This record gives sequence, structure tokens and C-alpha cells, in this order.
Amino acid sequence: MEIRLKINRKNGLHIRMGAAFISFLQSLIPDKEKLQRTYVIYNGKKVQANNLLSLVALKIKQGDEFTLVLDENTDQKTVEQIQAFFNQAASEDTRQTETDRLLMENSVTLHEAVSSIPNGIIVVNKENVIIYVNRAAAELLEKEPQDILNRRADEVIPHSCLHKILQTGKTEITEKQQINHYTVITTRSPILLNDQIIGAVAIFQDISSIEKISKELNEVKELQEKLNLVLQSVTDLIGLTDEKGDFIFSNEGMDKLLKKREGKRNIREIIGKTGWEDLIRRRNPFMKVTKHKGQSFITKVNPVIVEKEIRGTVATMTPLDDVKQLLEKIDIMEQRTRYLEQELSKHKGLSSAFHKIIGNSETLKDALTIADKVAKTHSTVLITGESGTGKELVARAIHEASPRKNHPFIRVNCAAIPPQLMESELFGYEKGAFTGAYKTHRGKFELADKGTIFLDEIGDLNLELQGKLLRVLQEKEIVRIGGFSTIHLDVRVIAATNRDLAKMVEEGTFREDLYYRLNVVPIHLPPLRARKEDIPLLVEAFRVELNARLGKNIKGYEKGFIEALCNYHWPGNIRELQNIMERLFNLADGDYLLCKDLPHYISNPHATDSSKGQEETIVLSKDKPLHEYEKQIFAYACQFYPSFNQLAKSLGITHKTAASKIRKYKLEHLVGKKYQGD
Ligand SMILES: Nc1ncnc2c1ncn2[C@@H]1O[C@H](COP(=O)(O)OP(=O)(O)OP(=O)(O)O)[C@@H](O)[C@H]1O
Repeated sequence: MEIRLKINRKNGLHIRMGAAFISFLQSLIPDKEKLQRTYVIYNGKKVQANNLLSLVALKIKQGDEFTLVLDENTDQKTVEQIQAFFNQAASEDTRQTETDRLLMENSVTLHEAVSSIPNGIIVVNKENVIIYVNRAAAELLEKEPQDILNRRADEVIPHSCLHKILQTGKTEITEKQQINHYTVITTRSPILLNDQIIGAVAIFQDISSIEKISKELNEVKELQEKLNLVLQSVTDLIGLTDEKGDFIFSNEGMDKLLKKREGKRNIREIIGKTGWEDLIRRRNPFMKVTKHKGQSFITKVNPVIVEKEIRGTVATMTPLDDVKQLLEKIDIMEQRTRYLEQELSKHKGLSSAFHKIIGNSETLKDALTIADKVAKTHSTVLITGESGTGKELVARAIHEASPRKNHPFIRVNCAAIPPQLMESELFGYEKGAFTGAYKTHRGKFELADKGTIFLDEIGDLNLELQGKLLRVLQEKEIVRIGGFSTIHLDVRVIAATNRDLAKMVEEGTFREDLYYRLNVVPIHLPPLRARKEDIPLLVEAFRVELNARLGKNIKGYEKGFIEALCNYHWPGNIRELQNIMERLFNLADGDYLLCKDLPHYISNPHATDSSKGQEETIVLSKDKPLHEYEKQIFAYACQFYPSFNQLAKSLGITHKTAASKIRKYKLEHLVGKKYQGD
């Protein structure tokens, strides 16, 4: 129900009259619920009629009309009493009127001030009922003021503690607290009158925006820290300058390079006066290889241009050595990848027994393909090739890839066993066959039964033994020396030689029939100099193997190292390469094998070795045995020749003697060490 009322008092609806009106209303409408639903509407604003501050803040003037909204069931008598209250003639004296005006002015000003401050304010009376709420507090609580006013604080405000203040009478300042989307700090104070608590006030300070700024500030700080760390940990030298070229930032690397540690340091120190002038004039980045303190850098200086003005520069310097090292590493990685790819493709085709034979050259692959095929059969194989080309390795692989792999592989070095012992070595003897034959001795053929016998250096077998061997190969049986019974054997024969058997047949030093018996499946292993593409692969495989065997961690090779190895002619073939690698591993101090550690005749193949042809002094001593002199002579001479053959020729002895002496004195590792080609 709405009734229209008019203010007759001189100072309008002033504070004293407002208070009188509210007190009058409270006596007329004792039902609190109903009272709360009583509103005053004036100038488009609607406020609760029993809220003095809101009522006075409407500033209703003398003669103005306003609407009073009452409960629908309000009786006529109450309506009339209200109308009578406002129709009373104004009977104020001038002093009272002046007091009311001052009061009015004061309270309205106070109301305006309080409602417009950004902090939220809520006031409760001593019953903890909210009697005032400003705009900011209503916004914080995300409610309309009329939904807050006249309600208990603990119903409206989450975690309200105003009731405690009413009890204790003590001011409290809370820590940060969350009200809806806002972060606030709340101050709660009691309102005292004559030492009595008549209410309490809560002031909410919204610190959400400060929180946000501080979070952003922290993020910026963190980012700055991270950036700083990145700039400090890169190997490049980095600096920022202002528009005059003076450094405003430099990382540790750049700091070290700049002459002055403190004070003004200028980019001209790095790119020179002309470099700087050029950059300013053309506004193009400076990019050159510059040298400082004996070190070369790829130096880049980019101008920072903002609105067509140079505001500064960014300088980066990359040490050239780092780039070089990187390129070398890439080179090594490429080589390694190629090696692995090749190994993989090679291994796809061959049995696993051949996997440890390194090399991807066509000639080697052809030989290995034959070896792999023949491995599955029982045929006799003749492997030819220079010393150190891998004949024994291939023979073992054939055995491993054959159905005989679970039976013995017996190697006989025909050059190392004296001819008079060879027969008993090969075929064995019976007890008492000759003086000293105290018990029956099984020969190598017998030991190799069901397996493989590898007759190395077959070219060194004398003609008599060649005949005996031929018989065994034909009959597939042996008779031990001094024995009568034949022993049937199942032995696969693989023979090898570095000599030209066909030529020996022509010369009459090797039996033709035996030659054809052995040469059923010929396999020729090419010398290393004829398959240089295998050198990088072999070197890499030896690096891996030696690292594991010697407990080292050699990572690669200096630039030019592999080239030097490829340029050498390897008279001792793979064995020689293997030995040199092992020697270099023992010499290496760092992570890489260096060219300077290579033997002189490899790193510098065209230089003449002054030692060659020089006479070595042999010091005679009255009690030195002859064999010591012999050893010294062989140790010296064998270094200059790539093979036993050439060594033998130069010393005027037979190939066999040369070979047996070298083996006797264990000088194999010296053969060809100082050989420089013919
Ligand atoms: N292709 C290869 N891959 C890896 N290692 C190899 C290869 N060829 C040879 N070798 C190694 O080189 C060394 C010499 O090889 P091997 O003894 O098989 O040669 P050989 O031709 O039988 O020599 P000789 O005629 O002097 O007896 C061995 O240590 C062997 O493992």
C-alpha cells in the first residue's frame, strides 16, 4: 500500500525529525518483518523507512512530497496516524531550526563521504543487526544495500566476526581474507558511547588489485631472473647497449672480454669506431669475424630501432673455436652414422658370425658373400691375401657360420712349426713311435674331428708334407706315426696363404694336385690400400673396441686425422692399423686422437725419413750371446719392410727363415713401422 505524504517542516526531513519518524513507526508497527518492508520513495530512490542515515540522505525539502510504502494489510488507523504525524504544524523555534539544519548538513556530508570511499563499511548495532552499509561494501558482498540492511551480520557476511567485537570491545585487524572474488583486509572496531558498546563497524580494504600487481611483479622478477640465468649460461658473449653504444647489460663472457670491468664500456671496443659509425649511418646489422685477445669470434651487432630511432643495440659474439668444434663433432657424428648404416645394411645380408668383420667396400663384401655361402657347405676353402688382411678372421667366421660351429676350430701355423715336427703335429704319433714318444699323441687333424682345421701359411709347407696332406684330404683318414690302423675323420679344411700359390706351382715349389684340392672355393681378401673406404669404418670400430678394452673414453679424432690414415698405403694392412690405433690410445691425453701423435711416416708421408738407410750401431760385447745380436738386427731391419718376403730378400734369407725369426723374437709389431713405400 502506498500513501503520499508532504513535509511541512522548515528544514525538510531533517535528522531529528527522521529519528522521531522512525521511533513513531516502530511504535506503530511492532512487527519487525513488516517494518523492514516499509519504504520511502523519493526522487526515484527507494530506501528503508527505518534506516535513519538513508532516510536523511534523501534530503527531502520543506513542501516536497514523498511516497511511503506500507504492508498491504496496514489498517486505516495506522495510515491516518502517520498522515497526522506529518500534518502537524511546524512549531519549531528559530534556534531549534538552526540546530536541525546544522545536524542535517553534518550527517548528509558524513553520509556522502562515507558512501563514496572505496573501502567497504558495514555498521551493526548492539544486536549485531546491520544498520549501515556503503556502496563499496554492498559491491564486495555482491548484494543490493536493502538486502543487507537490518539483517544480522553473521547471516550476510561470510565469516563475520562482528559479534565478537560487540562482546570484547576490542579492535581487530584480520589477515588477508577472501570475500567472493575480492581479497580484503578487514578492520573491525567497537562503537562506544559513554563507555558502553552500542555497535561495531567493519571496514573492508579491497587489496585484490594490489595482489594482482604484486603477483605480476613477482612474475616479472622471476622472468628476469630466468632470462639472466639463460644469458649467463650460454657460451655466446651477449650485451645490450644504449643508443650511444654504452653497455647497459653484459653477460659474464662479455664482461671478461671488455677491457674495463666497471664504469662506461662501449661497443666500439668490439666493433671499432668505423663499425659503429657504419651501423649508425646505414642501420644495418654489423656482422664480421673479429679478433680479441687472440681469439676469433663471429660478432653480430643488431640495432634496436623504435619509431625509426636507434634506441640501442644487441651484441652477440660466438667463439669461432666453438663453431669449429661443433662442425668437427657433426663431421664425426656423420661418419659414425654412415658407419652404423653401412654396418646395418651389411649385416642384413650376412650371417651373424661375419658381423665382426668390418668393412663395406665392394671387394670385401664380395669375398664375405662367398665365405657366407660356402660356410653352409663342407667344401675346402683357400683364403688368399696379404698378411694382416683378415684371413684368420674370415676362416673363423666361416667355421662359426657353419654346421660345425659347436665342434673345434684348430689353427695350425705351417710356417711356425719346424718341418721335422710338422707331420707329428698334424697327424699325431703312437706311443714308442720314436725316442721320446712316451705316450700316444693326437694330431691336429684328430683334434679337429667334426670341426674345422685352419692351415695358415700353407705355402710354407714342404713338398713331402704337401704329399701327406694331399692323401689325408683325399682319403679323409689318417694313420698316426708309428701306427697301423687308419682313423676316419670328418674335418673341414680351410687353408690360407699370403703367397702366390699358382706361381709356386709353376716354379715347382707347390704341388699342383694339392693346389687344386685346396682351391675348391678361393676367397681373396683385398689389401687395405685397395679398399680405403673401409678405413674410417675400421678406425671407428677400433675406437669403440679400444675404449671398452682399455677403459678409455676417446670421443673422436682431430680434423685431418682420418684423411692422414686414408692417405697411407698400409703395408701391414688391418693388423698394422689396429696396432697404430692401440698405440695412439695409449698416447692420447685428451678426448680426441690427434694428428701429431700419428707416426711421422703416416702424418707426413712425403717427407723422407732420415732414419731409413742409416746404419744402426751394434755394440759388441764379449759376453753377449749371438742370438741377442740377431734379434737386434731383425728388430732394426723389419721396420723398413712391409712383408716378410721383402725383408727376407733384403737380408738374403728365405721367407720362411725371416718369418720364423720375427716370430721367435716376437717382433711382429715392428714389421713395416718405418716403411715408406717403394
Ligand atoms: N675386416 C676386419 N675387421 C675387423 N678386424 C679385422 C678385419 N680384418 C682383420 N682384422 C683384424 O686384424 C688383425 C689381423 O687379422 P688376421 O690375423 O685375420 O689377418 P691374416 O690375414 O690372417 O694375417 P696373417 O697372414 O699375418 O696371419 C686381427 O686382429 C683381426 O681381428
